[in-house]
Amino acid sequence: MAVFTEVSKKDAREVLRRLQIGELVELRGIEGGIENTNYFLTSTQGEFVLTLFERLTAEQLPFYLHLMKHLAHGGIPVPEPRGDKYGEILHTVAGKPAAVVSKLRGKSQLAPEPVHCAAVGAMLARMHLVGRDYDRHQPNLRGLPWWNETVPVVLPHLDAAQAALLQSELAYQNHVAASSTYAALPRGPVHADLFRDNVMFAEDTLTGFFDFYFAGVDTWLFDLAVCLNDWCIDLPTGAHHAERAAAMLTAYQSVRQLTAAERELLPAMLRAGALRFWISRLWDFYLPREASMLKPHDPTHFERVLQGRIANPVHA
Ligand SMILES: Nc1ncnc2c1ncn2[C@@H]1O[C@H](COP(=O)(O)OP(=O)(O)OP(=O)(O)O)[C@@H](O)[C@H]1O
Ligand SMILES: N[C@@H](CCO)C(=O)O
Repeated sequence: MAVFTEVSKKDAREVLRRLQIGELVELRGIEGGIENTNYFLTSTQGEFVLTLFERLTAEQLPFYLHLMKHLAHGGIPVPEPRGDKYGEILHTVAGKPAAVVSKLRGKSQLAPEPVHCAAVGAMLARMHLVGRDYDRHQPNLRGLPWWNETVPVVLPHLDAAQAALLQSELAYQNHVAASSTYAALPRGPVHADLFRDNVMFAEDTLTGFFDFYFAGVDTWLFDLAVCLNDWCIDLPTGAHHAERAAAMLTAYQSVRQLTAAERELLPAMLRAGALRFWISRLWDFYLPREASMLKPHDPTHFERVLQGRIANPVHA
């Protein structure tokens, strides 16, 4: 389970006291998740999620936490970080940087239908628009520079065909990123990891986006591509699901029309989205952190998605 750092009841009581959000009722480690330590923290005043950040630093975290606050205030359903009496939303628990956020109701929809894809598409577009006047800046830390750094690290673990695909796709993405069409893409704060397990639904109503800790300033199209690559893909085969994708794209565009540059680069960004998660999954798989990560995600899934995106480009 994703408890890399143990939090004691004493630690929990202390953080509740600092935030003045009631007395401890229950502290329960959350299974699932591979990045951070997460606990459900129930107090006499409500239910919260306590996250201890295992890789992100205290310098990087304000961008994510203030973004969540900004989006929540703009009407996007996201967990809202709780502040202490000085308004500070980044805390220290068990020696790690930590945050306490509101718990979203609902559960993940792991077998999405077009109706769920449409809800995600529309909310994603609303989130992009609300993010326009967010005034902090941090790049997507899992963007092109990280791909260029990480590919040489994972290459020795791959067979010749995989290595050739990875290198040629990386070269293609460097080429795309240098183009004037790419420079014309609208950008702003994006979630960048909005998979099925990072959205809550109650019945068929979307109740929240969460896990913003891969967010950063990047193209809106990349964010949409990451969503299409998870919500609108058949997981066993990695094949594109046209009906779900049409629902997501139509709903996104009912809030914000794609520009000409975005329509042109959608096939390239679908490839970029697949490449990004193929690389991170290879990295997690072959270079795991000590003993902690019990269940790395399958890298070959995104190798298949990438092959599909190259062989069968999808247009908006
Ligand atoms: N604000 C929240 N409200 C309700 N449940 C939450 C919230 N934050 C996290 N969870 C629960 O905790 C689980 C793990 O959280 P999360 O996905 O953020 O972990 P992670 O290790 O940071 O992520 P990942 O492996 O997806 O990068 C989620 O699947 C969800 O069930
Ligand atoms: N969504 C990522 C995990 C990191 O959040 C993946 O499926 O590889």
